[in-house]
Amino acid sequence: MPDRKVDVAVIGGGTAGMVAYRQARKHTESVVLIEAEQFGTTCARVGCMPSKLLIAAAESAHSAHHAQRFGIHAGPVRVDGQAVMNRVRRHRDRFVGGVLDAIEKIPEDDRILGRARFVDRHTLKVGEDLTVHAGRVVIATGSRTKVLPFLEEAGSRLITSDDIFDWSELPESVVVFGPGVIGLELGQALSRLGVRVRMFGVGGLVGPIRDPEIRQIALETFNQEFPLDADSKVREIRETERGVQVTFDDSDGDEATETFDYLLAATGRRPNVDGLNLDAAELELDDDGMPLFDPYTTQCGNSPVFIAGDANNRLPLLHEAADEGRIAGANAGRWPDVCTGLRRTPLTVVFTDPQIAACGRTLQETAEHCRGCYAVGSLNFRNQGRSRVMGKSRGLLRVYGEHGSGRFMGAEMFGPAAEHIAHLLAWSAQQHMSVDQMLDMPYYHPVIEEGLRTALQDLAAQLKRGPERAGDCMDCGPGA
Ligand SMILES: Cc1cc2nc3c(=O)[nH]c(=O)nc-3n(C[C@H](O)[C@H](O)[C@H](O)COP(=O)(O)OP(=O)(O)OC[C@H]3O[C@@H](n4cnc5c(N)ncnc54)[C@H](O)[C@@H]3O)c2cc1C
Ligand SMILES: NC(=O)c1ccc[n+]([C@@H]2O[C@H](COP(=O)([O-])OP(=O)(O)OC[C@H]3O[C@@H](n4cnc5c(N)ncnc54)[C@H](O)[C@@H]3O)[C@@H](O)[C@H]2O)c1
Repeated sequence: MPDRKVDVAVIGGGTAGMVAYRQARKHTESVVLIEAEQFGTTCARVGCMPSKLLIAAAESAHSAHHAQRFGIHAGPVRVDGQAVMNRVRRHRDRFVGGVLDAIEKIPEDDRILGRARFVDRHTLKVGEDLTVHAGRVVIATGSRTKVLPFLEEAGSRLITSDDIFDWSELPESVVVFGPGVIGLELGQALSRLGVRVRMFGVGGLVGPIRDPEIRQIALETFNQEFPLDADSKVREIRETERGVQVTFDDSDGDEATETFDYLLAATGRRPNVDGLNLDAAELELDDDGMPLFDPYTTQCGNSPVFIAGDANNRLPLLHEAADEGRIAGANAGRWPDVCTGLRRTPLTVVFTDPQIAACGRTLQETAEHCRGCYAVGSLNFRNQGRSRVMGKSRGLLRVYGEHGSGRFMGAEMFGPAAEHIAHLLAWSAQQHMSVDQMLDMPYYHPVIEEGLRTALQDLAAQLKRGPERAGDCMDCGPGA
């Protein structure tokens, strides 16, 4: 196969890579997109979309089970596992099909299938035969599940989130290691679909929650549905003929043993940079072997190499992957003119029920940024009108503001409609709004946003805004 010489090579045909390719093409026609396995993106194949399809089924089952409290009797609820998984796969395939249509629109000559690795900063080996010489390189290789060695004891019963969406039937039981975003979303969904679920974590962590009060209420709430030990002591994992046997300390501190069909490893993801032979690219690496890069330009040092999406391990979320792909592709395309791109207010949503959301600064970041001069407003959804109406009055919202400036800093929430409330809050944070300005906005009745208003009112009442400013300008002196 002859060598290829291009202006820009993008490694990884996922979300960040596709966006980077398109952006680079605005500046030069000489761009290739290299994909190791299959196009279609993690998001559509095994990520955001199939997980939300499974969750949608679980929500239906949960609503049916709990319809009685509204006086609705739908008869015995039966979950047809095959039908559930058929629907997940059918719609997943549609989403993947949509991505593949977009890939088909990329000229065939610009698409390369094969695993890339650096030979030097400007040279890539793709598979065994092809060499690509590139003026600039965008690394957009995504991430994969990090399977901790002790979980390997589960043998053939060990699964990752990648495996679940190809199931044709639901299992009887799953033990989940890692109550992070993936563990909580998939674990709760499986539990609501009738699968016996037990979840183990470490260090008391629950999802991305950093606010201890919210973490506590989330932990209590999840434990009403399935056992979740966020600070677990697991003594042994063993594959047996019947499944995977786990020995652990139960809530009373007694040793207990339970057997499950599968062990879901959800203990985090690792960026796919280990197989890239980064040393050859002469990039400056941190202690974990990750390239140092500027998040505003995605450039690695002063090199012609850019890194975007999960591969850089900074904010492994879909919208961040797209933003970083946009910045990386544009910079690689118009090299050497490297520009900073738009970075948005941090926003995270976990699609559990109640949902978890966070935006802006965390409690700890607020305390640090404001040097302790901050206040916290809160709202417990227990008595929130619309939430009660809908039978969803569980959870807590905590909003953070800065004394003096009165500025809104950030928020965390575990509660109803968190995906929507978090957007309002993130938009306010990005606009640098004060808590008073946020309270000047309209609030309809009866809506869950009224709960947000109550939390903001609570915050406003506590914020010390400093001495009142003079109403006129006499203190400026005449003629100023
Ligand atoms: C179960 C699950 C649920 C999720 N849900 C959400 C959600 O609800 N919301 C959200 O915002 N995010 C969610 N995410 C995260 C989101 O999916 C990722 O942040 C996003 O897909 C990352 O995109 P990417 O382009 O960086 O990587 P990918 O889409 O993974 O693309 C990377 C590509 O690079 C290829 N590649 C790797 N190495 C090489 C190589 N050496 N040479 C060539 N190609 C290579 C891979 O094969 C892959 O196709 C979820 C993730 C998972 C796993
Ligand atoms: N809704 C969403 O936006 C969404 C959904 C899924 C995934 N994602 C993205 O994917 C990323 C990866 O998700 P994830 O859930 O794999 O990682 P994570 O970092 O969110 O969670 C990993 C969890 O495993 C726990 N853990 C670590 N070691 C453990 C051990 N020995 N035993 C038990 N638990 C252990 C951690 O304490 C943590 O709770 C997320 O950070 C997120 O960016 C986003």
